[in-house]
Amino acid sequence: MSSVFGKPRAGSGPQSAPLEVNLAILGRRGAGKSALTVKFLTRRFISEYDPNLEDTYSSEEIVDHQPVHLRVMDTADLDTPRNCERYLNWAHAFLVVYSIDSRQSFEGGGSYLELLALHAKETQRSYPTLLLGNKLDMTQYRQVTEAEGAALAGRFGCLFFEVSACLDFENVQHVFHEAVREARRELEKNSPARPLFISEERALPHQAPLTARHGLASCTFNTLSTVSLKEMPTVAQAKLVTVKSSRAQSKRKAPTLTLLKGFKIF
Ligand SMILES: Nc1nc2c(ncn2[C@@H]2O[C@H](COP(=O)(O)OP(=O)(O)OP(=O)(O)O)[C@@H](O)[C@H]2O)c(=O)[nH]1
Repeated sequence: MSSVFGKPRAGSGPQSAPLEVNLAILGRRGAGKSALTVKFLTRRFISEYDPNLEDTYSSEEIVDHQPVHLRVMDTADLDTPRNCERYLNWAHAFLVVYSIDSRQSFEGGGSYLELLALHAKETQRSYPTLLLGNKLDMTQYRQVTEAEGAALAGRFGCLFFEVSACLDFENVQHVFHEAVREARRELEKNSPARPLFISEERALPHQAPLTARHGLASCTFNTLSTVSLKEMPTVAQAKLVTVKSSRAQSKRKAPTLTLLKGFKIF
């Protein structure tokens, strides 16, 4: 059973909680979703895996000097997208992975991009998506050119990178952080720019100017009446939910490295 959290709020400002970003990794079986996820979380490459496992991992990251609480869902669909709501309704951004040595996996990546485009159309929102051509260390077996990858990404308006879970950690970290940046931009775009206030008309005796008391220098007020302000309650509070994934069995007992128990790490 996988435990994931409800879609959280975007944090901002130095004293607020870290920004929370949910990232789902999609792609056909064998593309390297788990290997990339584990490489990002542990800096190590896994060579053995259980293809039936799906889980969500948490990591505290610093991206551009900003703390981010990142949750990564390493999905495990069978051959085509299934029960997609579990990630479509949860993720702020998506990594679609294919393997450069498999045309089938590239076509699978295309199906996921189509699914995401449809979801964006239905919900009238945009979901930051990165297309990743994985297994760059296998260029001698390449079946998909870099230009084809870039063209597919261009068709769906997403960023494109070729990476390898076997090679440098920095390149893998870079694409995860790019996904966070994209998600952050989108969250900031959709979150209110300033706190919301309810105004109440009420007579108050002799008070200091509002701008001075509340630090709202940029707000203008009706000078004919006295206004008192109440901060609105937070619109959405993150809610803990438990999601059972389709063919997933959690290998997680504790939230740190034991969650990787199912993998052999070398
Ligand atoms: N050479 C090479 N092998 C890789 C790379 N990434 C993954 N692999 C191997 O490819 C196989 C599949 O990797 P996984 O990470 O399990 O792929 P997945 O997309 O999670 O597949 P499912 O769990 O079946 O959905 C494994 O044998 C990995 O060791 C890579 O960058 N280079």
